Amino acid sequence: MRPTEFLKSQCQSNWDAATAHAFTDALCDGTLDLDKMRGYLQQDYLFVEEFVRLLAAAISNAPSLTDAVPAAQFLAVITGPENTYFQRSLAALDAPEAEAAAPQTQAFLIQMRDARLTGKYEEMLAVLVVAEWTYLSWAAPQEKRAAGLPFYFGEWITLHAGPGFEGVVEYLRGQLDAIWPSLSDTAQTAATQRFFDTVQLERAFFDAAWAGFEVAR
Ligand SMILES: Cc1ncc(CO)c(N)n1
Repeated sequence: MRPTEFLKSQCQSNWDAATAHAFTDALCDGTLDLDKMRGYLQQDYLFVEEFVRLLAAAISNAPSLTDAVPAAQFLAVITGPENTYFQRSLAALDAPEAEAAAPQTQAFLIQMRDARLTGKYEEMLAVLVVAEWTYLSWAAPQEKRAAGLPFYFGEWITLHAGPGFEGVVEYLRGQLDAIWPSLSDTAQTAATQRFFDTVQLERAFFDAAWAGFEVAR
């Protein structure tokens, strides 16, 4: 079994909770309360800010140019179409950017910053794999519904589905799978903890979004 498949199987209940969530069900139905969407977008835009730093760190720690290029191309998607998605969606929903991170956002920001500051490629990858693979898992089965939804729902699905994004997840998993056998027990344990904690953080972020983040006005 691939190391990343094994890691997922060891935290299956949190994984399932994070990838079959009432929040994303409602988003894909088009029935999600718009204040819940405003709060989610405001908090997730703060997530993206730190995510960009983490992805940039992974690029700089990739073992070769070949290993770095897919991440660099993905960084261009995050800082291009995904960045404008947030700006256009917040404008359409008449919501400003948030200034303050909610506790669940803050916990995720700390996780990403800590993984980056370890300087360890495997710890960066563990966080990146979970962040992207969980999103592919909920969005891919819903891809066909996106076209019938307002863009602030539909584009959030299409940004996380389709061959391009599947390729991103396959690449990130492939990077972690490839280095896994060469890692010491200590390094594997640390990366495993990062993976499990990040799944927990994804679940908690959706739980908080579904309960409703406080909306900045
Ligand atoms: C909290 C969270 N996890 C993962 C993604 C996907 O990048 C996101 N946008 N937000």
